[in-house]
Amino acid sequence: MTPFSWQRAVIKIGSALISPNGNGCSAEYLLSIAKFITASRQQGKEVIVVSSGSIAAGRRSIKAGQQASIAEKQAMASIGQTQMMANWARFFDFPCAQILLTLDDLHDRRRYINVKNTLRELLINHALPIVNENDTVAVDEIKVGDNDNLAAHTALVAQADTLIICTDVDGLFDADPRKNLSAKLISSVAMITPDITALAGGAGSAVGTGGMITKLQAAQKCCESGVQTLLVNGKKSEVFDALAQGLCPGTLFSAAYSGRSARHHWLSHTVKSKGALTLDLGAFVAITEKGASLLAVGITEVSGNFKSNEAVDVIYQGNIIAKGISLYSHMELQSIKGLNSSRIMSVLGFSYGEEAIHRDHMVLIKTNTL
Ligand SMILES: Nc1ncnc2c1ncn2[C@@H]1O[C@H](COP(=O)(O)OP(=O)(O)O)[C@@H](O)[C@H]1O
Ligand SMILES: N[C@@H](CCC(=O)OP(=O)(O)O)C(=O)O
Repeated sequence: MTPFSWQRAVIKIGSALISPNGNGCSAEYLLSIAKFITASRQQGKEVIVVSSGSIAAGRRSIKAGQQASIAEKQAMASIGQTQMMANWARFFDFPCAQILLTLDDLHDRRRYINVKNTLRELLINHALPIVNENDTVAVDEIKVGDNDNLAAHTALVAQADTLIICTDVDGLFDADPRKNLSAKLISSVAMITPDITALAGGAGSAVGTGGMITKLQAAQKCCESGVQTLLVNGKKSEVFDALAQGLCPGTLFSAAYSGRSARHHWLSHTVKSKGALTLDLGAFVAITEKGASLLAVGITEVSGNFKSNEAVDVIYQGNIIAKGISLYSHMELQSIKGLNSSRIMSVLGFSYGEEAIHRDHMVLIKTNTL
């Protein structure tokens, strides 16, 4: 088993552990997880839970066929969420705090900061934050879609050092262990390469979402941002004994070194671009070699439909080289692209500032293909 250490962890628990029969809530697997959480907190460590299972928990309370409609699932989630929270709360003598998120909450910088502040306040006050997607209101466009990726976003916003994903298999295998009985466990992964991604199959149970693919996506998001990720079998109580001793009994994805800021994480991994700005050579050199802000004069093309303060891709010769928050809307940039900053005021009748994207609100993505 690979040793590891941690101070603040997000622990993600999949539906198969909350609702092993795919229906209602069960305490069967939660006791050992709850004991681990309590013991870790007693040692001064901090824990945030991301719990799936609201849809499965509420399934039997809503009449639906085998293929439930979206509205039926949302109704299940609405009933199941309170049951799932109550199921957790009975294990603890400290408060459990419900946090329901959608992708919109993470994309909007102000809401993102609010989530971050709330989590911090809850941890300071020794409450246990329990996060889930807000399934009742989330439609596809505003959904994270699976709780593995939601847990990765949560780990980044909470500035955790570790993500522990508890699922119903021992870790990442070299093939789906449900389909291939001779599949072998991979105990450590230094980097998630395309060869590793190729090993991942879909969900293993009727209640699971995403399977191994979304777990690898989550691990990649985290590791790239300096958050180590563990994938373990939450059905086995001995797994939590090992974790308590600082040993990973499943797969440990090591964190790459990251000196990046929280804003950098948010820009690179969370916020979605609403458009794109194409640069001329001068702007490309200024951004990639001189650490400059992007000025309107270096923009040759504006595409998409974005408002002021929304994220855009920055493109040079067909490659995305950076991502940033545009001070101006797409309409405004259409009018001022190619112009010297001193002309912004006369063309628009107002000015938000000299830069189209300020350097502090921009992350470089890749320049090595050019
Ligand atoms: N290479 C692999 N290694 C391990 N499990 C895999 C692999 N490929 C696919 N799986 C499947 O992923 C499932 C876990 O994902 P999922 O059903 O979504 O669980 P959860 O509800 O915990 O998110 C396992 O039960 C397993 O069948
Ligand atoms: N938000 C959904 C769970 C979505 C999900 O990703 O489930 P899982 O693959 O079991 O972690 C629910 O509470 O039912």
